[in-house]
Amino acid sequence: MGNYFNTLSLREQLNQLGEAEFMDGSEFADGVDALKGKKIVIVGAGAQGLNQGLNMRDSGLDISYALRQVAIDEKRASYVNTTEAGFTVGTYDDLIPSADLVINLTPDKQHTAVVNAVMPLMKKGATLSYSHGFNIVEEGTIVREDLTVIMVAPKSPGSEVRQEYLRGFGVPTLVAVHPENDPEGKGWAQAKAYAAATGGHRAGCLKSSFVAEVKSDLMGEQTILCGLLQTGSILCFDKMVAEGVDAGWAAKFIQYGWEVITESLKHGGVSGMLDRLSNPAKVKCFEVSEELKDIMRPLFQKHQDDIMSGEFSSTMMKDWAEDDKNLLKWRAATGETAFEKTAPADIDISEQEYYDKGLLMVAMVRAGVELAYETMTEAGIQGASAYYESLHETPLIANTIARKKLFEMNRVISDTAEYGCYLFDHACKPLLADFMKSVDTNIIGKDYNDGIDNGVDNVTLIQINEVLRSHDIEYVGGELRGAMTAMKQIALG
Ligand SMILES: NC(=O)C1=CN([C@@H]2O[C@H](COP(=O)(O)OP(=O)(O)OC[C@H]3O[C@@H](n4cnc5c(N)ncnc54)[C@H](OP(=O)(O)O)[C@@H]3O)[C@@H](O)[C@H]2O)C=CC1
Ligand SMILES: CC[C@](O)(C(C)=O)C(=O)O
Ligand SMILES: [Mg+2]
Ligand SMILES: [Mg+2]
Repeated sequence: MGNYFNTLSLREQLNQLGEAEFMDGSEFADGVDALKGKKIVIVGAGAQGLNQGLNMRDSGLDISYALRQVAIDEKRASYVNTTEAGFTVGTYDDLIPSADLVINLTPDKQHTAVVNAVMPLMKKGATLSYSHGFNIVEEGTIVREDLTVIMVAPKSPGSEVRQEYLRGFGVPTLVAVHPENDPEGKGWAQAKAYAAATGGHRAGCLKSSFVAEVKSDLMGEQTILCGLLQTGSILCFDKMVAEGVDAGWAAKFIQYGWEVITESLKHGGVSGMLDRLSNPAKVKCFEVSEELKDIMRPLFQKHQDDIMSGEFSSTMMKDWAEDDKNLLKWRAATGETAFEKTAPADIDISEQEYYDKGLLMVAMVRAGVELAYETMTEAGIQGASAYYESLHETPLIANTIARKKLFEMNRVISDTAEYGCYLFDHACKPLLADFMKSVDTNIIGKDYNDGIDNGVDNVTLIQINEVLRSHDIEYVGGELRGAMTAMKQIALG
């Protein structure tokens, strides 16, 4: 075993990185048929395991859960949640031998052990599935030749996989078949049926590869999706409090602010989000976000480079070998930040106030989304994939912060994402230190429009609108959102 990506020729690396073909709705005409009546066993009932299983059962599939004996004996959350939801639950020995499809939804760190335990029990010709390709791409696991290996990777936290399905929509999903493991040629049919069962086809699915999924997923989660939302939350909160804004008000503003401002991002792209600002505020936000992009670009590039080379995965795997020493230390430190420890005030903040008093947050979102998109596509990831992994998923992560701040985000995302989030945060906060010193509360905490003339220079505004609207992410996003006919507004606050 070794890094699979690094064993490929450059040509093959680029081929696999560039795989992301948008799947037309007609590709899902057969719905879940390819898996109807098949025995599907999910290993692990955490963020993805439980929520995917609930969707798939509601879509008419036969789902049961294989848990560790110890989880059953100790009646752990996985056992309680699955049995209370009425699923059949058993041990590997009880359930794996008769499974047609085994879905591995345990943490990435456990994949080698889980696959080694499950594989000998799987019947000839069965299928093994993942929702993230780390084990195959970064660890180079080789799966038994008779087994089909597929991936259905929701570009969303598990909690939102369920919430969006219940709203009649879904989350964008990358599907793939491992080229080394498709002995019967049934991989794509099964992967499509599985994606349809989770509701993913209603939001948009890409025919992709394990390699493209891993190299984009790691990048999105470390930078815009989790890393920058963590850094932004801490810095904006500390700034407001240092400048005399009430701490309870500031805690509420940050906790719910990301969710409110990114709802317009999800529906109307970066331009749609900035259109929610007054004209002078938009001009200011543009300038601030350009400055942020210049400061943070090298950090985004470093993360992508380390992901591509395998440096990131080997660093994280060293931490796995040391019982997650750093992950646990960094998780505890996050819990001690003033933002996490301050209770949100029981006051009303109107939807428009979040834009008018949160100009810096809007600027951070624009800078982070565009930088993540630019860095991914420069590295060979297709635009559609980069869009799902940055712009569309940011609001879904923001939903988790609105529930219970950074604690909830870091609880729901994978351990892999959490580790990368802290790495980015620790590098980004010092990088933004001087910038934050230059910031005034008129761009975070106070209404930017208070006491200013509402006039702007015509030419400047036209040029800014042109720059925003002509970014590649806006073209790609416009097309992808065109296919999201079932997308719903969420209830805010
Ligand atoms: N979190 C997310 O939203 C997303 C995750 N993914 C991917 O989905 C996969 C699952 O991640 P996630 O849902 O976060 O995982 P979780 O951490 O939520 O998974 C917890 C579950 O895994 C079980 N588990 C842990 N260790 C083992 C083990 N050694 N053997 C068997 N079962 C074990 C736990 O069992 P027990 O109850 O016994 O403790 C529990 O049921 C990962 O590949 C991840 O990258 C992809 C997209 C988003
Ligand atoms: C953003 C983090 C994620 O990749 C996800 C929810 O999509 C994860 O690994 O949890
Ligand atoms: Mg992801
Ligand atoms: Mg991930």
